This record gives sequence, C-alpha cells and structure tokens, in this order.
Amino acid sequence: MVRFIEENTKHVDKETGNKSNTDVTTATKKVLQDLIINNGGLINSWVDSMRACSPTHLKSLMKQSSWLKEHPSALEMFEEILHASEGKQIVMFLDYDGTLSPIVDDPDRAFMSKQMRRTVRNLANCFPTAIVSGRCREKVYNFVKLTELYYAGSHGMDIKGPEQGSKYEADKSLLCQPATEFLPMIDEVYQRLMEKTKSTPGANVENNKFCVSVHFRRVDEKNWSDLANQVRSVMKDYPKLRLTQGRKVLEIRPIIKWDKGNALEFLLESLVLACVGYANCTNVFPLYIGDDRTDEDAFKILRERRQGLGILVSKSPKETNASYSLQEPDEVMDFLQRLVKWKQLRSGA
Ligand SMILES: O=P(O)(O)OC[C@H]1O[C@H](O[C@H]2O[C@H](CO)[C@@H](O)[C@H](O)[C@H]2O)[C@H](O)[C@@H](O)[C@@H]1O
Repeated sequence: MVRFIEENTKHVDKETGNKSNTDVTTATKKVLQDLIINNGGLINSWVDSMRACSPTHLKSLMKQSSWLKEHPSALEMFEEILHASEGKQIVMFLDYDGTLSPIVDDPDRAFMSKQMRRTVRNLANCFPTAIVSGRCREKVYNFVKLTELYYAGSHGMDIKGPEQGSKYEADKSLLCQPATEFLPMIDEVYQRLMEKTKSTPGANVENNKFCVSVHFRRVDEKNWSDLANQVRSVMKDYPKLRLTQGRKVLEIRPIIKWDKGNALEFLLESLVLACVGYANCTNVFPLYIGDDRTDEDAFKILRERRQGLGILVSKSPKETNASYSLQEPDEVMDFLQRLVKWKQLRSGA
C-alpha cells in the first residue's frame, strides 16, 4: 500500500502543475502510521480515497495505450460519434470545472476563457445545452454568464431552464429542487465546518446551497487525516447527509438519491415533454462531457439507457463509464467547435 502511494504521488500537483514543498513520502507514511495506531477504519478509507483523487487512478495498473483503446479520443472518433447520433436530436450536457475551465488552486478563480464562452454560446444555438455542476447554480451561472442554457447546480439538486434567448426553451418556470428541506441543515453544517476546519491551513469550505464542498487541494498532505477527522466529527451529527468525492474535494450532500444522473434524466424528460419538437425520448441523443467522479453517475445512466454517450475529460487512465475521452478543456473546446461547424453545414447556415 505504502509503495503504491509512493509510486503514485508526486511533489507536483498533477492537475494544476503547481509545485509543493511537501515531503510526500514521509507525510504519506505518517498518515498511514497514524491511521494504523488510531485503528481509524473509516478515516483510513477516506484518506485513501482523498489520495486517489477522482475517479480512481489506474496509472500504474493500466497502460495509457490500452485505456485509450477502450476510451478513444472523441476528436479522433468524431465521425463515429456523429454516425451514432444520426437521425436523432443531439442534446448537450457539460460539466463546468475541469471540463469548461481548467482546474486551478482557488475555486473562486476558475474562470472560463472568452473563446470557450463563445463556443458554448454557438453550441447552445445549435443544440439544447445544459451545464451540470457541483457548484451552486448562481455561482456556476456567474462563471458561464449565458442565459440561453439550462443549469443544474449543486450536483443536479437545483435545476432551472433558460432565462432567455434559447431556441430550445422547455418551460420558463422549469425548476427542480428535490432537496429544499435540507437547506437549513446544509447552512448549519457549512458554518460548523468553517469553524472546525479553520485550524487546518489551506482548507477551504464552499457553500454550494444544497451541498457543501471541503477543498483540500491547498492542504499539505500530512494534514489530510486531520481534515478528514474534522469533517467526520461534524458529519457524525447529521445522519441525513452523505459524503462523496471530487477532485481534491470532499462533497457533503443530502442522503437522498439524487445526483447528476437524475438531473440528466430529469432534463431529458423535461425537454421531451415540453414539446420542443422531439417525438419521443429515443429520438434524443444526449452527449455528456465531464471530468469528475460525480459525472460518473450521468455516464452510468447513459450506459444503462443505451442512449447517447459519455466523454470523460482526463489526461490519465481512470475507471469510468464514459465511452470516449478528451484530455483537457482545450480539447473539449475543439470538439464542441467541430459539432457546431457540422451542424451549421447541415442546416446550410
Ligand atoms: O461538477 P463540477 O462543475 O466539476 O464541480 C465540482 C467541484 O468543482 C469545483 O472544485 C474543483 O475545481 C476547483 C477550481 O478549479 C479546484 O480548485 C478544486 O480542487 C476542484 O475540486 C468547485 O469549487 C466545487 O464546489 C465543485 O463541487
């Protein structure tokens, strides 16, 4: 176990490229020793999971090339993807962080480029387009700033249709908030987590309205088990909340069965029901692009429904239910631009 972690942990943040001075090997051993001494089964598994990031890194287990055979580049397989969508209405689902904007240290500075915004605007002019994010809806809207999109914030627990300017408007009043009863609890947990984690340098607690994110990207690895303990000590008082993980972030959310997969299904049904010209659900071809563990819920739904397909944004092999891959947001932009061009050529625009 220690060797596996040593082999897979570098002094450079693999996602942002930022260097850290942490002696990761020593820190890793210390965390493991602490956990063995404390016999902290639960915390142990949390920290293991924090280290593995998201989705599970298989770098040393599977070669890049064989992974790429199973999840080929969506750019290289562009024609094949179009062929699969033939005769169907493409509907686009886009995650935000790590998909439309590069991963950065400070969550408040995860801006998308002007070029990406222009691309997404053009995309939404060609296909119904939704942003599905772990962030609260207002926050992700403030980054994207496009009124013509559907937005599903808080991991899909806060869904709203386009404000204006969409050719594909389902229903102006479209709103789905399946976790409203948890709002006071989430606020309380947010306050408690802020207080509890302030002794951990670099920890950052983000209120995402229907869920809370505890970021550990800027926390020295030797303090990860402390942070996990702090989160655990708050969460134990809230059996109606559960923990999931994203990229260097612990996500605290209601225990209800509602995730990005449910949001995807809800939006598909709404689009069909709202008579935007699709005869039935099978005429719709959803394309979902995301980079994170939480996006796996949506990829899984697409596989189960045998409808549309998922594209994982990742530079390294990861366990995934997506069919195709793209390496980074720049490749996502290329892919979206090709879709727009193809659509414009077809409709003679
Ligand atoms: O579903 P998403 O749109 O991908 O949101 C998931 C989380 O994204 C944000 O955190 C991630 O991006 C940050 C900025 O690049 C990065 O610093 C952090 O380490 C990543 O986990 C967001 O801040 C979270 O609230 C979202 O839950």
